[in-house]
Amino acid sequence: MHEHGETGSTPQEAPQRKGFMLVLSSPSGAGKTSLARKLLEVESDIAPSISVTTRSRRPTETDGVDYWFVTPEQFTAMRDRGELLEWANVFGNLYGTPKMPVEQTLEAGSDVLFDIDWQGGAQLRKAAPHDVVCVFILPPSAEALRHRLRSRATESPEVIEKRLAGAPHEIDAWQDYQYVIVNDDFDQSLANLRAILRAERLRRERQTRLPEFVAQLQQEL
Ligand SMILES: Nc1nc2c(ncn2[C@@H]2O[C@H](COP(=O)(O)OP(=O)(O)O)[C@@H](O)[C@H]2O)c(=O)[nH]1
Ligand SMILES: Nc1ncnc2c1ncn2[C@@H]1O[C@H](COP(=O)(O)OP(=O)(O)O)[C@@H](O)[C@H]1O
Repeated sequence: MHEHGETGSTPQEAPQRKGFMLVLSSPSGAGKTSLARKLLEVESDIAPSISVTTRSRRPTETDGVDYWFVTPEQFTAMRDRGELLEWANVFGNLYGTPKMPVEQTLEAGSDVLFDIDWQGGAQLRKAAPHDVVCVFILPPSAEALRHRLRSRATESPEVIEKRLAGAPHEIDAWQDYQYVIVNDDFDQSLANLRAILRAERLRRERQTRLPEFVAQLQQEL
């Protein structure tokens, strides 16, 4: 028999949450985009941050869904108007996070998911140390990373090799991340990511109605 849901006194409103920023970073090809997409499919109350980028669109990508594809001039104008929460040059292209949608989602009590590089992760941690949860995704082996990046075949061989060459440097950031997932089995990695999300949502300081809930509970006892 379940013992919850007892209604001996006035039903109380469930404590509400404060949204946070969940950052996924990894060397290119480790699987963060696939994990991010799937997480958004299976979880609610979390929205993706859609970045602006000057990189060209892949055939598999949709403008306004995967990225906002912009010209370098549009990008610099946004940046100079202070509309970006963070930005970085990654492999010769500019990437940045539009500020307003993130602020609106957080204010509404939902979480925001970021697929950004270590430079972006560092900027967000600096701007809001208590509201950022960083997860670093590693490939299970060098061979797996090479295979994933090459078989995805969304870039030219030169670009793929450039990304592989940059991987050791990108991986250097791993120690600045609170969580690390070695993305070997995809379903296991997804389950781990969901566990992180769930635990972080339960953090005391994110449950904004707890103080009054506890006070009332104590008063009624
Ligand atoms: N700092 C920062 N990095 C970003 C942003 N958007 C994407 N990135 C990162 O830029 C890198 C290249 O992204 P992309 O060209 O989509 O390649 P992929 O992640 O390998 O599929 C990845 O590490 C992304 O996480 C952003 O808004 N800011
Ligand atoms: N756990 C996994 N096992 C095998 N292949 C994977 C796994 N995770 C992702 N992939 C594949 O590896 C390739 C790179 O993944 P992607 O999510 O695009 O990486 P990233 O966004 O980190 O560059 C994709 O083809 C994806 O389907």
